Amino acid sequence: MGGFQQDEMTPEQIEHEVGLYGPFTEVVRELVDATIRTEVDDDEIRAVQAELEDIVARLRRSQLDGPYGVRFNATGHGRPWGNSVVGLRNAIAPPLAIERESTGRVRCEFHLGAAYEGPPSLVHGGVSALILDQMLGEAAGAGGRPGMTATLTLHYRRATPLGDLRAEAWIERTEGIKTWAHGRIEDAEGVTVEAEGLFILPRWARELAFPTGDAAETPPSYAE
Ligand SMILES: CCCCCCCCCCCCCC(=O)SCCNC(=O)CCNC(=O)[C@H](O)C(C)(C)COP(=O)(O)OP(=O)(O)OC[C@H]1O[C@@H](n2cnc3c(N)ncnc32)[C@H](O)[C@@H]1OP(=O)(O)O
Repeated sequence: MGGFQQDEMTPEQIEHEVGLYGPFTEVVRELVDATIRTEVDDDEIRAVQAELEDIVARLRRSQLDGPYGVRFNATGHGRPWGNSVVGLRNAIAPPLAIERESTGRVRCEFHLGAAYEGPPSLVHGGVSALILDQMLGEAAGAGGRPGMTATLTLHYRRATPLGDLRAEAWIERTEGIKTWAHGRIEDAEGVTVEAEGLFILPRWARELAFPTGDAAETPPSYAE
């Protein structure tokens, strides 16, 4: 599978890019929110559109051939900067800044504004699924058992309001290449959505990581 790339970025270069692209992407997020909520007149919309078309043309002068992928430097520092949930360079990502523990427990606090609306003033159910898919996958990875989502089941307990939210996820159990993770989203009043998912290390990755097949024979045991 393509998309995982190693490069020679130094910590200083990474810090520079974080300082450059972080604020840049944040302005684009602001643009999305402002686009949804603006009430300026028709002429102003047309004028801003023309300026934005110029800006897009300037950025298109030099572009990657495809998506950003996930890049690693020599020390293993990963940069999933195009990721739709955590990507530093993805204005669609809220983004989530996830704290990870080696036990596989992960948590984050985040804010979802107008761009994530489904029912009026409420988070779109697909957005909750997007966030929990990432959180559960991050839990599996943080616990040393990364994998692709094989199944994801959501329980929408209560409507999730737009605004300040938190999420957490953890590894429930593992069996060789399979990791079951659970997680939830909460608002100030408590749980709104719960999720359980199965994450499987795909064949192409197992052949790279465990050429002798040890993953299936000696699973680690993480439990809540
Ligand atoms: C390194 C990986 C990426 C790291 C990402 C960083 C994390 C960041 C967070 C990202 C978070 C976002 C994450 C995303 O958004 S990931 C994007 C959404 N997910 C996908 O696109 C996954 C697409 N499917 C696949 O890649 C493969 O089919 C998977 C990986 C699922 C299986 O793989 P593979 O084809 O190689 O497996 P196998 O055929 O050798 O079977 C092996 C075993 O697995 C069992 N089985 C198979 N499929 C299923 C199923 N659907 N339900 C239940 N069980 C299933 C099968 O019965 C067998 O069991 P057993 O008979 O041995 O008992």
